[in-house]
Amino acid sequence: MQGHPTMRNTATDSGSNQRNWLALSIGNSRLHWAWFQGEICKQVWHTLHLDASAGEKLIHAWNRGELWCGGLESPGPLGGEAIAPNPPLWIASVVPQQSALWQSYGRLNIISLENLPLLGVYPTLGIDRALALVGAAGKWGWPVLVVDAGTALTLTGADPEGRLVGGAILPGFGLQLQSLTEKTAALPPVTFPGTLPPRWALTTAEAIASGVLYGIGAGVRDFIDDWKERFPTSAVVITGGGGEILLRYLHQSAPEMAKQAIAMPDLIFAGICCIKQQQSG
Ligand SMILES: Nc1ncnc2c1ncn2[C@@H]1O[C@H](COP(=O)(O)OP(=O)(O)O)[C@@H](O)[C@H]1O
Ligand SMILES: CC(C)(COP(=O)(O)O)[C@@H](O)C(=O)NCCC(=O)O
Ligand SMILES: [K+]
Repeated sequence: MQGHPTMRNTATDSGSNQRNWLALSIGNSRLHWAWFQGEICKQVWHTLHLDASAGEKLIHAWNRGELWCGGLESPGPLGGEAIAPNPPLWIASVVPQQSALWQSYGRLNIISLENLPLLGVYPTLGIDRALALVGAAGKWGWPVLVVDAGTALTLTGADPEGRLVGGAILPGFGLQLQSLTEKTAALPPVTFPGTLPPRWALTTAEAIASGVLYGIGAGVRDFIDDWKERFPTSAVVITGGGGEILLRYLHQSAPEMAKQAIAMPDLIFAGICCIKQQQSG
Protein backbone atom coordinates (compact mmCIF):
# COMPACT_ATOMS: atom_id res chain seq x y z
CA MET A 1 0.00 0.00 0.00
CA GLN A 2 1.15 3.55 -0.67
CA GLY A 3 4.30 2.32 -2.37
CA HIS A 4 7.06 0.60 -0.49
CA PRO A 5 7.35 0.84 3.27
CA THR A 6 9.91 3.35 4.47
CA MET A 7 12.52 1.68 6.69
CA ARG A 8 13.99 3.75 9.52
CA ASN A 9 15.85 2.99 12.71
CA THR A 10 12.98 3.35 15.15
CA ALA A 11 14.87 2.02 18.18
CA THR A 12 16.57 5.41 18.49
CA ASP A 13 13.53 7.43 17.50
CA SER A 14 11.27 7.60 20.51
CA GLY A 15 8.66 9.73 18.72
CA SER A 16 7.95 7.15 16.07
CA ASN A 17 8.58 4.39 18.62
CA GLN A 18 5.38 5.46 20.37
CA ARG A 19 3.51 5.41 17.09
CA ASN A 20 3.92 1.68 16.41
CA TRP A 21 0.78 -0.34 16.01
CA LEU A 22 -0.23 -3.65 14.52
CA ALA A 23 -3.08 -4.56 12.20
CA LEU A 24 -4.39 -8.11 11.93
CA SER A 25 -6.89 -9.21 9.31
CA ILE A 26 -8.18 -12.69 10.09
CA GLY A 27 -9.28 -14.55 6.97
CA ASN A 28 -10.56 -18.10 6.68
CA SER A 29 -7.24 -19.44 5.33
CA ARG A 30 -4.63 -17.21 6.90
CA LEU A 31 -3.80 -14.32 9.19
CA HIS A 32 -2.69 -11.15 7.45
CA TRP A 33 -0.50 -8.87 9.55
CA ALA A 34 0.84 -5.35 9.13
CA TRP A 35 3.17 -3.27 11.27
CA PHE A 36 2.51 0.45 11.08
CA GLN A 37 4.24 3.58 12.33
CA GLY A 38 1.53 6.17 12.28
CA GLU A 39 0.14 5.97 8.77
CA ILE A 40 3.24 4.33 7.30
CA CYS A 41 2.94 0.61 6.67
CA LYS A 42 6.41 -0.74 7.45
CA GLN A 43 5.84 -4.42 6.79
CA VAL A 44 3.15 -6.93 5.81
CA TRP A 45 3.32 -10.68 6.42
CA HIS A 46 1.02 -13.67 6.44
CA THR A 47 0.84 -16.63 8.80
CA LEU A 48 -1.25 -19.67 9.44
CA HIS A 49 -4.03 -19.45 12.02
CA LEU A 50 -2.52 -19.62 15.52
CA ASP A 51 -3.36 -21.77 18.52
CA ALA A 52 -3.80 -20.34 22.02
CA SER A 53 -0.20 -20.95 23.12
CA ALA A 54 1.28 -19.28 20.03
CA GLY A 55 -1.05 -16.31 20.65
CA GLU A 56 0.12 -16.04 24.27
CA LYS A 57 3.76 -16.12 23.20
CA LEU A 58 3.19 -13.23 20.84
CA ILE A 59 1.38 -11.21 23.50
CA HIS A 60 4.26 -11.77 25.94
CA ALA A 61 6.76 -10.59 23.31
CA TRP A 62 4.72 -7.45 22.58
CA ASN A 63 4.41 -6.75 26.32
CA ARG A 64 8.22 -6.77 26.48
CA GLY A 65 8.45 -4.39 23.53
CA GLU A 66 9.61 -7.04 21.08
CA LEU A 67 7.94 -6.98 17.72
CA TRP A 68 7.64 -10.67 16.91
CA CYS A 69 5.97 -12.09 13.82
CA GLY A 70 3.34 -14.69 14.59
CA GLY A 71 3.11 -18.16 13.18
CA LEU A 72 5.28 -20.74 11.57
CA GLU A 73 6.13 -19.17 8.24
CA SER A 74 8.31 -16.36 9.52
CA PRO A 75 8.87 -16.45 13.29
CA GLY A 76 11.28 -13.94 14.77
CA PRO A 77 11.63 -10.23 15.43
CA LEU A 78 10.68 -7.80 12.67
CA GLY A 79 13.72 -5.96 11.38
CA GLY A 80 15.43 -6.34 14.79
CA GLU A 81 13.14 -3.60 16.12
CA ALA A 82 12.63 -2.68 19.75
CA ILE A 83 9.40 -0.74 20.27
CA ALA A 84 7.37 0.69 23.12
CA PRO A 85 5.68 -2.21 24.95
CA ASN A 86 2.05 -3.05 24.18
CA PRO A 87 1.54 -1.69 20.67
CA PRO A 88 -2.15 -1.17 19.86
CA LEU A 89 -3.59 -4.11 17.92
CA TRP A 90 -6.41 -3.43 15.43
CA ILE A 91 -8.24 -6.55 14.32
CA ALA A 92 -10.67 -7.18 11.47
CA SER A 93 -11.90 -10.75 11.64
CA VAL A 94 -14.30 -13.02 9.82
CA VAL A 95 -13.26 -15.97 12.04
CA PRO A 96 -14.52 -15.49 15.63
CA GLN A 97 -12.46 -18.38 17.13
CA GLN A 98 -9.26 -16.69 15.92
CA SER A 99 -10.13 -13.19 17.18
CA ALA A 100 -10.99 -14.75 20.58
CA LEU A 101 -7.26 -15.52 21.07
CA TRP A 102 -6.52 -11.80 21.47
CA GLN A 103 -9.28 -10.97 23.97
CA SER A 104 -6.86 -10.65 26.89
CA TYR A 105 -4.58 -8.20 25.07
CA GLY A 106 -4.61 -4.82 26.78
CA ARG A 107 -4.68 -2.59 23.73
CA LEU A 108 -7.10 -4.44 21.50
CA ASN A 109 -9.48 -2.78 19.04
CA ILE A 110 -11.84 -5.10 17.19
CA ILE A 111 -13.28 -3.29 14.19
CA SER A 112 -17.00 -3.76 13.63
CA LEU A 113 -19.42 -2.62 10.94
CA GLU A 114 -20.80 0.12 13.17
CA ASN A 115 -19.26 3.51 12.49
CA LEU A 116 -17.67 2.46 9.19
CA PRO A 117 -17.99 5.23 6.60
CA LEU A 118 -20.09 2.99 4.35
CA LEU A 119 -23.85 3.40 3.95
CA GLY A 120 -26.46 0.71 3.46
CA VAL A 121 -24.58 -2.24 4.98
CA TYR A 122 -26.53 -5.35 6.03
CA PRO A 123 -25.83 -6.83 9.48
CA THR A 124 -23.97 -9.96 8.36
CA LEU A 125 -21.74 -8.27 5.76
CA GLY A 126 -18.14 -9.45 6.22
CA ILE A 127 -15.98 -6.80 7.90
CA ASP A 128 -13.17 -7.64 5.46
CA ARG A 129 -15.42 -6.73 2.54
CA ALA A 130 -16.55 -3.47 4.15
CA LEU A 131 -12.98 -2.43 5.06
CA ALA A 132 -11.68 -3.28 1.60
CA LEU A 133 -14.30 -0.92 0.13
CA VAL A 134 -13.38 1.83 2.58
CA GLY A 135 -9.67 1.36 1.79
CA ALA A 136 -10.27 1.35 -1.95
CA ALA A 137 -12.50 4.42 -1.81
CA GLY A 138 -9.91 6.22 0.34
CA LYS A 139 -7.46 5.84 -2.51
CA TRP A 140 -9.65 5.84 -5.62
CA GLY A 141 -12.92 7.45 -4.47
CA TRP A 142 -16.52 6.30 -4.86
CA PRO A 143 -17.96 4.46 -6.75
CA VAL A 144 -15.71 1.45 -6.36
CA LEU A 145 -15.79 -2.29 -6.90
CA VAL A 146 -13.55 -4.69 -4.94
CA VAL A 147 -12.78 -8.22 -6.10
CA ASP A 148 -11.23 -10.20 -3.22
CA ALA A 149 -9.87 -13.60 -4.26
CA GLY A 150 -9.53 -15.08 -0.77
CA THR A 151 -10.82 -18.36 0.65
CA ALA A 152 -14.14 -17.20 -0.70
CA LEU A 153 -14.01 -14.95 -3.75
CA THR A 154 -16.12 -11.89 -3.12
CA LEU A 155 -17.24 -8.98 -5.29
CA THR A 156 -18.38 -5.93 -3.35
CA GLY A 157 -19.44 -2.61 -4.84
CA ALA A 158 -20.51 0.80 -3.59
CA ASP A 159 -22.09 3.72 -5.47
CA PRO A 160 -20.96 7.36 -5.88
CA GLU A 161 -22.51 8.24 -2.49
CA GLY A 162 -20.54 5.53 -0.66
CA ARG A 163 -23.58 3.29 -0.30
CA LEU A 164 -23.22 -0.46 -0.61
CA VAL A 165 -24.82 -1.62 -3.87
CA GLY A 166 -24.18 -5.27 -3.07
CA GLY A 167 -22.04 -8.13 -4.24
CA ALA A 168 -21.53 -11.83 -4.62
CA ILE A 169 -19.73 -14.68 -2.85
CA LEU A 170 -18.37 -17.81 -4.50
CA PRO A 171 -15.82 -20.47 -3.53
CA GLY A 172 -12.30 -19.14 -4.13
CA PHE A 173 -9.54 -20.82 -6.13
CA GLY A 174 -8.18 -22.98 -3.32
CA LEU A 175 -11.61 -23.99 -2.09
CA GLN A 176 -12.78 -25.04 -5.57
CA LEU A 177 -9.67 -27.15 -6.10
CA GLN A 178 -9.96 -28.70 -2.67
CA SER A 179 -13.66 -29.54 -3.01
CA LEU A 180 -13.06 -31.37 -6.30
CA THR A 181 -10.40 -33.52 -4.65
CA GLU A 182 -12.45 -34.18 -1.55
CA LYS A 183 -15.77 -34.97 -3.23
CA THR A 184 -14.61 -37.17 -6.10
CA ALA A 185 -12.93 -40.57 -6.24
CA ALA A 186 -10.56 -39.97 -9.16
CA LEU A 187 -9.48 -36.33 -8.98
CA PRO A 188 -6.03 -35.77 -7.45
CA PRO A 189 -5.00 -32.82 -5.29
CA VAL A 190 -3.92 -29.92 -7.50
CA THR A 191 -1.96 -27.00 -6.14
CA PHE A 192 -2.74 -23.80 -7.88
CA PRO A 193 -0.50 -23.11 -10.88
CA GLY A 194 1.60 -19.97 -10.85
CA THR A 195 1.04 -19.54 -14.59
CA LEU A 196 -2.09 -19.87 -16.71
CA PRO A 197 -2.88 -23.48 -17.62
CA PRO A 198 -3.95 -24.38 -21.20
CA ARG A 199 -7.69 -23.83 -21.55
CA TRP A 200 -8.13 -27.12 -23.48
CA ALA A 201 -6.19 -29.43 -21.20
CA LEU A 202 -4.93 -32.96 -21.89
CA THR A 203 -4.05 -33.99 -18.35
CA THR A 204 -6.35 -34.31 -15.35
CA ALA A 205 -4.39 -31.84 -13.27
CA GLU A 206 -4.43 -29.21 -16.02
CA ALA A 207 -8.10 -29.86 -16.75
CA ILE A 208 -8.93 -29.10 -13.13
CA ALA A 209 -6.73 -25.99 -13.12
CA SER A 210 -8.32 -24.85 -16.39
CA GLY A 211 -11.89 -25.41 -15.21
CA VAL A 212 -11.38 -23.56 -11.95
CA LEU A 213 -9.31 -20.69 -13.33
CA TYR A 214 -11.22 -20.00 -16.54
CA GLY A 215 -14.52 -20.66 -14.76
CA ILE A 216 -13.83 -18.16 -11.98
CA GLY A 217 -12.22 -15.73 -14.43
CA ALA A 218 -15.18 -15.67 -16.82
CA GLY A 219 -17.56 -15.15 -13.93
CA VAL A 220 -15.53 -12.25 -12.56
CA ARG A 221 -15.31 -10.65 -16.02
CA ASP A 222 -19.08 -10.79 -16.33
CA PHE A 223 -19.55 -9.11 -12.95
CA ILE A 224 -17.01 -6.40 -13.81
CA ASP A 225 -18.72 -5.80 -17.20
CA ASP A 226 -22.06 -5.37 -15.48
CA TRP A 227 -20.57 -3.07 -12.84
CA LYS A 228 -18.86 -0.86 -15.43
CA GLU A 229 -22.14 -0.50 -17.32
CA ARG A 230 -23.76 0.82 -14.15
CA PHE A 231 -20.80 2.84 -12.93
CA PRO A 232 -18.51 3.62 -15.88
CA THR A 233 -16.16 5.79 -13.81
CA SER A 234 -15.71 3.22 -11.04
CA ALA A 235 -12.29 1.91 -10.07
CA VAL A 236 -12.04 -1.89 -9.95
CA VAL A 237 -9.60 -3.07 -7.29
CA ILE A 238 -8.34 -6.64 -7.05
CA THR A 239 -6.98 -8.12 -3.83
CA GLY A 240 -6.59 -11.42 -1.93
CA GLY A 241 -4.22 -14.39 -2.18
CA GLY A 242 -5.60 -15.36 -5.61
CA GLY A 243 -5.57 -11.79 -6.93
CA GLU A 244 -2.37 -12.14 -8.91
CA ILE A 245 -3.48 -15.17 -10.93
CA LEU A 246 -6.89 -13.58 -11.48
CA LEU A 247 -5.24 -10.49 -12.90
CA ARG A 248 -3.03 -12.66 -15.09
CA TYR A 249 -6.17 -14.27 -16.48
CA LEU A 250 -7.71 -10.86 -17.18
CA HIS A 251 -4.57 -9.68 -18.97
CA GLN A 252 -4.82 -12.66 -21.28
CA SER A 253 -8.56 -12.74 -21.89
CA ALA A 254 -9.71 -9.13 -21.44
CA PRO A 255 -6.64 -6.86 -21.77
CA GLU A 256 -8.64 -3.62 -21.76
CA MET A 257 -10.39 -4.59 -18.55
CA ALA A 258 -7.10 -5.73 -17.01
CA LYS A 259 -5.41 -2.40 -17.82
CA GLN A 260 -8.09 -0.60 -15.84
CA ALA A 261 -8.02 -2.99 -12.88
CA ILE A 262 -5.87 -2.00 -9.91
CA ALA A 263 -3.97 -4.65 -7.96
CA MET A 264 -3.81 -3.83 -4.25
CA PRO A 265 -2.67 -6.91 -2.34
CA ASP A 266 -2.69 -5.01 0.97
CA LEU A 267 -6.02 -3.25 0.45
CA ILE A 268 -7.50 -4.41 3.77
CA PHE A 269 -4.75 -2.54 5.65
CA ALA A 270 -5.60 0.70 3.87
CA GLY A 271 -9.13 0.24 5.22
CA ILE A 272 -7.94 -0.57 8.75
CA CYS A 273 -5.58 2.44 8.76
CA CYS A 274 -8.42 4.70 7.64
CA ILE A 275 -10.71 3.46 10.45
CA LYS A 276 -7.95 3.75 13.06
CA GLN A 277 -7.31 7.38 12.08
CA GLN A 278 -11.03 8.11 12.23
CA GLN A 279 -11.55 6.43 15.61
CA SER A 280 -8.36 7.70 17.23
CA GLY A 281 -9.60 11.23 16.53
N1 LIG B 1 0.89 -18.95 0.74
C1 LIG B 1 -0.42 -19.14 0.56
N2 LIG B 1 -1.15 -19.75 1.52
C2 LIG B 1 -2.47 -19.94 1.36
N3 LIG B 1 -3.15 -19.56 0.27
C3 LIG B 1 -2.49 -18.96 -0.73
C4 LIG B 1 -1.10 -18.70 -0.63
N4 LIG B 1 -0.72 -18.05 -1.77
C5 LIG B 1 -1.82 -17.93 -2.54
N5 LIG B 1 -2.88 -18.50 -1.93
C6 LIG B 1 -4.23 -18.55 -2.50
O1 LIG B 1 -4.94 -17.52 -1.88
C7 LIG B 1 -6.23 -17.97 -1.49
C8 LIG B 1 -6.44 -17.52 -0.07
O2 LIG B 1 -6.35 -16.13 -0.10
P1 LIG B 1 -6.22 -15.27 1.23
O3 LIG B 1 -6.44 -13.87 0.78
O4 LIG B 1 -4.97 -15.58 1.94
O5 LIG B 1 -7.46 -15.85 2.04
P2 LIG B 1 -8.15 -15.42 3.40
O6 LIG B 1 -8.00 -13.93 3.52
O7 LIG B 1 -9.55 -15.87 3.21
O8 LIG B 1 -7.47 -16.15 4.52
C9 LIG B 1 -6.29 -19.46 -1.66
O9 LIG B 1 -7.26 -19.73 -2.63
C10 LIG B 1 -4.94 -19.85 -2.20
O10 LIG B 1 -5.08 -20.55 -3.42
C1 LIG C 1 -17.35 -14.02 2.45
C2 LIG C 1 -16.28 -14.24 3.50
C3 LIG C 1 -16.36 -15.68 3.99
C4 LIG C 1 -14.90 -13.98 2.86
O1 LIG C 1 -13.90 -14.34 3.77
P1 LIG C 1 -12.43 -14.76 3.29
O2 LIG C 1 -12.56 -15.58 2.08
O3 LIG C 1 -11.71 -13.47 2.96
O4 LIG C 1 -11.79 -15.45 4.43
C5 LIG C 1 -16.44 -13.22 4.68
O5 LIG C 1 -16.43 -11.92 4.18
C6 LIG C 1 -17.71 -13.46 5.46
O6 LIG C 1 -17.76 -14.32 6.31
N1 LIG C 1 -18.78 -12.68 5.12
C7 LIG C 1 -20.05 -12.77 5.76
C8 LIG C 1 -21.16 -12.85 4.76
C9 LIG C 1 -21.31 -11.64 3.83
O7 LIG C 1 -20.35 -10.89 3.60
O8 LIG C 1 -22.43 -11.43 3.33
K1 LIG D 1 -10.65 -11.37 2.44
